[in-house]
Amino acid sequence: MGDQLLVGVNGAAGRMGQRVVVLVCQDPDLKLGSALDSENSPALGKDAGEVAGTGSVGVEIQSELTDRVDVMIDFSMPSGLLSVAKVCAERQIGLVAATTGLTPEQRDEVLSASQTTPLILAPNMSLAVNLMMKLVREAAHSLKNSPSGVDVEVIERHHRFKEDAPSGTALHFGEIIAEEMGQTDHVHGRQGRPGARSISEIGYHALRTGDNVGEHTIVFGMMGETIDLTVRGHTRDSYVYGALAAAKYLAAQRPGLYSMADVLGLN
Ligand SMILES: NC(=O)c1ccc[n+]([C@@H]2O[C@H](COP(=O)([O-])OP(=O)(O)OC[C@H]3O[C@@H](n4cnc5c(N)ncnc54)[C@H](O)[C@@H]3O)[C@@H](O)[C@H]2O)c1
Ligand SMILES: O=C(O)C1=N[C@H](C(=O)O)CCC1
Repeated sequence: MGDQLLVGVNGAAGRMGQRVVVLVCQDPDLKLGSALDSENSPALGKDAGEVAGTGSVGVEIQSELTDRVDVMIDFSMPSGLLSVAKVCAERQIGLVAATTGLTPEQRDEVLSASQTTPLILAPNMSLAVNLMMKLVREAAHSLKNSPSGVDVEVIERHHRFKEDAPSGTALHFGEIIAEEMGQTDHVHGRQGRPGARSISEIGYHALRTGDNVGEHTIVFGMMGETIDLTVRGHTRDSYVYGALAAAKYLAAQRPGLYSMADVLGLN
């Protein structure tokens, strides 16, 4: 069908990339145009659908973008995102950038692509998580002047294979909370005798167990009562559906930086 959006996937052989391949091929508005992975990947030259367990889709996994695509979805590694962002910026291909664990310098480099192409760079593509970001902002705003003081901690759980910690999503929750409440100290775990907790801290705790696809709990602890706000993923497809919505959204945009709140209508 001529009016299908041609989607490229970077990190196509990975846990997320495989699900993107499968769900792109199931979406009548989308067509898989390219599947990319690292030049060292054992999946190079293999059919992306075969690698993803859905049967042949006629697109081989390659290390460089040679085919035409309208939008690129990236779930890879920081080095992979940097490379594909450069290509997308040069060729004005919309980019849905989902990779986490970027340094501030890497993040700035990816963001610079938005000067020439539509870009979303978001640590979490899920509808539930992005709605939770709104709820957490509201809770933080409402509690910031609480007379007893409020201790905020972020607990996240992910699978044993995850390489970055804390999750990009946990860090983003921390940014939202600090914007509203003004904490200045981001504390990653505690041990020994760190002393009494300061109200200026946000604590982060990263659990890595089994095949957990992602859970975040924000704890607002006060004197006499506690609020826990929790969001749990059941499958990786929750992230992929958001990424596909983002790809469709970007296809209709001018160059610039857009957010998942824009895509999901949460503004
Ligand atoms: N934003 C979100 O909603 C969201 C959701 C899930 C995961 N993630 C992030 O997506 C990333 C990937 O997660 P995963 O679980 O699929 O990891 P994974 O390790 O299973 O897959 C990563 C893939 O990227 C490939 N890769 C490595 N270097 C590359 C390069 N230079 N160019 C192209 N491909 C390269 C790897 O070979 C691998 O196939 C992580 O950063 C993770 O935190 C984001
Ligand atoms: O599985 C992962 O890795 C995930 N990473 C993202 C993060 O770091 O926030 C989002 C959830 C899944």
